[in-house]
Amino acid sequence: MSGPNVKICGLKDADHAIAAARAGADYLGFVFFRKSPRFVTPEAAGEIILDLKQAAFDEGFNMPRIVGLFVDAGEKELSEAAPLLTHFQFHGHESPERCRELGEEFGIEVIKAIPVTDASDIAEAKGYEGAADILLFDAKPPPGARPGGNGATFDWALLNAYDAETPYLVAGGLTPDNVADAVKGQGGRESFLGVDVSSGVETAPGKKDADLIKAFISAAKS
Ligand SMILES: O=C(O)c1ccccc1N[C@@H]1O[C@H](COP(=O)(O)O)[C@@H](O)[C@H]1O
Repeated sequence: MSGPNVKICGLKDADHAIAAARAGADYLGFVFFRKSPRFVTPEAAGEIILDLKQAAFDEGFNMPRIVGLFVDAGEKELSEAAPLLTHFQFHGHESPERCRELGEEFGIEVIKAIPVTDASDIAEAKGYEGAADILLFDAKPPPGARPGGNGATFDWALLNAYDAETPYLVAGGLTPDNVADAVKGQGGRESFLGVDVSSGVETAPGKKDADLIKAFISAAKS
């Protein structure tokens, strides 16, 4: 399936992971942040991934890349999940140096979340050039809120000022209804890699919905 890449994040069971991959998701995310309603253990994620690989083999769909989401995680936490993953996604205070170090140490690509409220956040993202493989622009959460997965959007037009080369994903409050506009807003920019969603394909925090997942992927890629 062509069009921008789609990442479906916060999966907690095999049925939704398989539905997402079957519908053409390019990346699937597992949340290893304990305070999230989408938290899964590495053991649970491993079982889901085994089922997913079996379904991909049986049905002949592409196996998506597997992303593990962390917030200021230590080495132990990362090493428990790393064997399952193609990508780390960092939502904490990981510096460019830390992203580079961890990517090299584990041999895993790094996605760094950049919380956005204004143009200065887009400018700061340039500090991750060469340190993160992918940037993920997400709405900056209000003080005290979870560091992501809040269903909040930011002004996508701010990304017009992004002129670095690191490929980026747009995230934050995307839904099947607004994702086509978010894609259109990127104007075919070369560094635009795709879109990422979690709460916009749920019926309640942590409860994914297969129909919403399918509708999101179809709207993003059409
Ligand atoms: O999903 C979570 O609970 C979460 C927790 C901590 C950091 C990030 C989290 N989610 C990620 O945030 C973005 C945007 O999510 P949404 O679509 O607005 O719900 C996405 O990458 C989520 O995976």
